[in-house]
Amino acid sequence: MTQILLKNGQVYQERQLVPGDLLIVDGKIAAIGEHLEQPGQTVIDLTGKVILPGLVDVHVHFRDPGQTAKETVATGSAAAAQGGYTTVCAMPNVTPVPNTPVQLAKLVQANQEQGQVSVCQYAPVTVDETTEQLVDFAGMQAAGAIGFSNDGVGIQSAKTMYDAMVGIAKTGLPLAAHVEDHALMAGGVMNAGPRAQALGLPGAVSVAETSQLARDLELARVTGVHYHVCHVSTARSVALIRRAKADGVHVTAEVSPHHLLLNDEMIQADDPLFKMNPPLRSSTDAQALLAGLQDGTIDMIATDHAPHTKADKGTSFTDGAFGITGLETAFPLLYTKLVAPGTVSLADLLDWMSFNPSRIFSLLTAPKLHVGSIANLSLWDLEADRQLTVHDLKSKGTNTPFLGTHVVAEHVNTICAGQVVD
Ligand SMILES: NC(=O)N[C@@H](CC(=O)O)C(=O)O
Ligand SMILES: [Zn+2]
Ligand SMILES: [Zn+2]
Repeated sequence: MTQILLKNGQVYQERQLVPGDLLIVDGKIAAIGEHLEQPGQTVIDLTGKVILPGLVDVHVHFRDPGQTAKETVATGSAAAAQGGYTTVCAMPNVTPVPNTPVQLAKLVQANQEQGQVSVCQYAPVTVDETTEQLVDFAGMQAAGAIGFSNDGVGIQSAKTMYDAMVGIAKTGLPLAAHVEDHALMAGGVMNAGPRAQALGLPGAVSVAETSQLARDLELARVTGVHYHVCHVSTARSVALIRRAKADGVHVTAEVSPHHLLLNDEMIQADDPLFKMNPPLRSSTDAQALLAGLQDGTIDMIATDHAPHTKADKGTSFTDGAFGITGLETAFPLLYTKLVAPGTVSLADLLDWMSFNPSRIFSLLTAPKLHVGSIANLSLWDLEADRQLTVHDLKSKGTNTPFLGTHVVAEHVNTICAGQVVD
């Protein structure tokens, strides 16, 4: 029997922090209360610290197999643990793409063996993500896929998307869509607008996202699939999703920390650390994304953790790869920028970063802190006064524009199924 007693913390209970102890026995929460004692246990003193549910991220890239110089399941899941995440969902844009149930089952097994936290796996929608040939949806589900996505590429043909939705609807799993019309993107590397013009960089128009989103929402309405929108970036996308939800479409959506906290006016120079898909939009867009979370149009926050080597990230917007990392920095940043100033409550942030993704993706992570549930916990100091540095990063990727940012949240430990994983 393994026992861990978390003493003198503040435990997240019924949307509040309540002073107390939490006892873990054999991977499960055995008791929550004041002055708990248990002979022979490991004690972690959490005076001045908080015990929160483990965070859940439905959108990460672990590059394993195929690009393990950027990340592996081991390093990516270590980054997740450092960020307080106990469950993450890995996108299938690895090399080779897991096109068959047999390949997917291997990935699922590797995730289980090498993951420090629970690493769930998406299957692709089409073979290699780039073709129009649908994968075996039922087979992928049986092999352990938690959803389907061609993230990184998107699905350009309406017919392919329609057929995919009809097939995926039968599984009940979500179809997570990277909505970007390639032709309308026209090689853009940052948001089209005054800032792109000032920097002399090719702009990517918002309508590349919204036109494909509008198409998909109508296809989702007709097919009844669970359609999940990845990394929503524009105010107009929020409006389209809001209307579709009111129409009864089974649509859910995520937003990334960077689209909430940054905007294109903050891009001071031709710096590829600000380069990602979709691009950082205007401050008006960022405000609409937060409003979308607050009124329930956007359901959750997902990092889109996208590690790259220094060589691949390049030195400019023109030669650098798209994507930034996010697992280690998401909670400290969002707590600092949104909760500490009183803009949103801790309870709302935890809904967006833990409870909603877990429930909506049926991840069975039981993140509610109840006696009898799996001990998936993140332990934090919420009164720190520090800057994010490279020492906070466990990922192989250091491609984040947030290093040097002041934060008040500092990671203490992450407990995954009752095990202290870092
Ligand atoms: N977000 C990115 O800019 N890049 C992602 C792909 C993706 O999320 O579309 C990647 O895999 O690097
Ligand atoms: Zn994407
Ligand atoms: Zn992605």
